[in-house]
Amino acid sequence: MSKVRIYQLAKDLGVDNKELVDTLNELDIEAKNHMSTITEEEAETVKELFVDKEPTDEKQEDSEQKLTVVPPVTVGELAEKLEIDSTSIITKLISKGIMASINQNLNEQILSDLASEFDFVIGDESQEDEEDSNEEEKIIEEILKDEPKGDSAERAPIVTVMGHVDHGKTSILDAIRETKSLESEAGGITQHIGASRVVYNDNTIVFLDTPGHEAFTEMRARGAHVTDISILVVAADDGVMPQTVEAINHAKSADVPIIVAINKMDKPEANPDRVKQELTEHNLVSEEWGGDTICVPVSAISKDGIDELLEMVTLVSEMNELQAYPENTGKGTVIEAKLEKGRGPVATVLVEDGSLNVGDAVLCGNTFGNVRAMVSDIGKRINKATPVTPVEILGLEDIPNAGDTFQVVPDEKQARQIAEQKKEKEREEKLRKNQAVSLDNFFEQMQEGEHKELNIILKGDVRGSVEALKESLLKLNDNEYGIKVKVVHAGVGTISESDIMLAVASNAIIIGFNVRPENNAKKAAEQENIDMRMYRVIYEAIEDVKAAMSGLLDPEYKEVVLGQVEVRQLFKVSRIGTIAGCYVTNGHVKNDSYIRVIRDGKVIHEGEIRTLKRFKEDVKEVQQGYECGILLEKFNDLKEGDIFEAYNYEELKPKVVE
Ligand SMILES: Nc1nc2c(ncn2[C@@H]2O[C@H](COP(=O)(O)OP(=O)(O)OP(=O)(O)O)[C@@H](O)[C@H]2O)c(=O)[nH]1
Repeated sequence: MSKVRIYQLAKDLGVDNKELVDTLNELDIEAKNHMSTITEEEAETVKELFVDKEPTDEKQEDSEQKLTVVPPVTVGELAEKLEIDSTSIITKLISKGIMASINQNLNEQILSDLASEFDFVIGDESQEDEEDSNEEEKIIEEILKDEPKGDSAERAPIVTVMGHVDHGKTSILDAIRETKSLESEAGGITQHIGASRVVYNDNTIVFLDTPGHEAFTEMRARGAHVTDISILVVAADDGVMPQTVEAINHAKSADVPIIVAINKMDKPEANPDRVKQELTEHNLVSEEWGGDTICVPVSAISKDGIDELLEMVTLVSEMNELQAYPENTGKGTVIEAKLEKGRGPVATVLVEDGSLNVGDAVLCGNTFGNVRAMVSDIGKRINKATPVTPVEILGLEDIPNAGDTFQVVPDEKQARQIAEQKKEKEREEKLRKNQAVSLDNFFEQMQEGEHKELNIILKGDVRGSVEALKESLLKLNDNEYGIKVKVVHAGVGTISESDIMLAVASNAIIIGFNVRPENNAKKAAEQENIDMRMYRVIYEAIEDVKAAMSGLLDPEYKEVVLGQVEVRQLFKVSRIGTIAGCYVTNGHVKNDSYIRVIRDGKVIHEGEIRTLKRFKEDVKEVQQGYECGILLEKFNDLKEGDIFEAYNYEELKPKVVE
């Protein structure tokens, strides 16, 4: 006889999982939790019981006198509006089975549930407001209109150095700066302001000072396309390593040309041919081997090859015909920003087009100001910065973010107005539109014409499985929906923050196979709304992606991690098994949680808890900071230091039973 999952039945009946499990237990039908199954016959019995219990909900709302809340709104904003503490909203939501943070956007269904609890009505923006804001938008558009003025001129390329740790990124940057920096010519001393200029054969090249694809992608994630060329450093004695591959994929996903610097050529064990061979596996075929990837052997120590490297940078830059309009009003990107004692907010910006002058009013990300002073990368006070000049600017009201754009506007008053409106608009847009793609919303967004391509970042425990999964995913390209599946990056190892940034920058989802995200990656994914899915079976991952493409993915349930538990001691008890003496390091664990056993970042088992004890007592739940004993269902192969990740399934759009 076929079986029925309890959560499915609960959904069909419109009751919550716990209520159904309790009822089943009252009826003596064994049901451990909502993931358990029962027979169809048992399901029928329960159905009959619930048919008469349907809640009738006919509340008449008196909308007069009540506070009106206009969506989109977050938990925090709602609390502020209602003048109550946000924890009371969060607690209410938890009681309804919704885990929400203070920054969580409340969808209309949840909002309408809360409306009856907290006595407010949901309003609509009035027509009038809309017309007003349309008018304002037109004015902003007019001000920000980007019409080139005067003649165009060639501009310097902006270069980022990337590569695996210790392959010599910083050494190469230093070698370049030492020999070619502007300071000798201009009599200044190089300041580390985030970017620096060097001159090679009368050509200026701008280098971003922070090497690495992480910084590059973080800026991209904020919408900045601030790199024209990337130098990929690969140590000749070490070859292509995991972060080399990451860097390649980060650069490719941004469409930035790559020049390979094969470094440490002075070392006796240097083997440039091996490097070239390994690069071919990532579709970078060197020119000598018939491809179009420029590879330059260099040594940051002896400085051999540095000139050739710069020569190649200027060649690639010429080929790309980088242009700017010096007579335009200035615009560009913020490279870094900080608050300095006595100087106020200081931002290093890269003037990419037009000119920036002392006294200009600027709009900079969500802040604004009047440029009070400018200092160049060689520590000189300057009054005018043309493309492409890195300058520190003083005079902003607040600290912008790296990756924000800046733009000169007619006056400070307008700058303030626009900054405020931009802030509001961005906030609304972020809330209104779930910007990040997810398997749940992919089909919907695709139908709205937003996506024809599903970008995926793939991380796995071993190379073999990553390759297998990648291949299977790419096979989905022959589908009847006309959707392209693109694996933006595939790599071995845990999911890191830089994977999340790449997902933001390339609008990708992340699939983890037998790996878990690092803690900071988990936080970043939550903040950025990135869909991360973990699998232990390739087939399931493929099925989910397929289902998402056809719009058949069941979006009703999602996994919710409850907490982490560290195994500190093991007690082998004959005929029972291995009891793990544990400590809850984070969150909490419940006796009906599912447990994922993680060892060295890899998932080695997934299953249920048989017993959860505090001292000798069976308990339902143990909170962070407490010890407990856990016996897993049918799994005893534990080691001290293993991490248990406790999780459950939660309804995404839970039905609220009053
Ligand atoms: N022999 C030799 N050693 C080099 C060369 N370039 C760098 N190194 C050495 O390699 C080590 C790492 O160099 P870094 O420049 O710090 O490497 P990196 O890629 O910037 O490293 P992270 O910033 O940690 O990612 C240092 O000990 C350098 O002295 C080179 O051309 N030849």
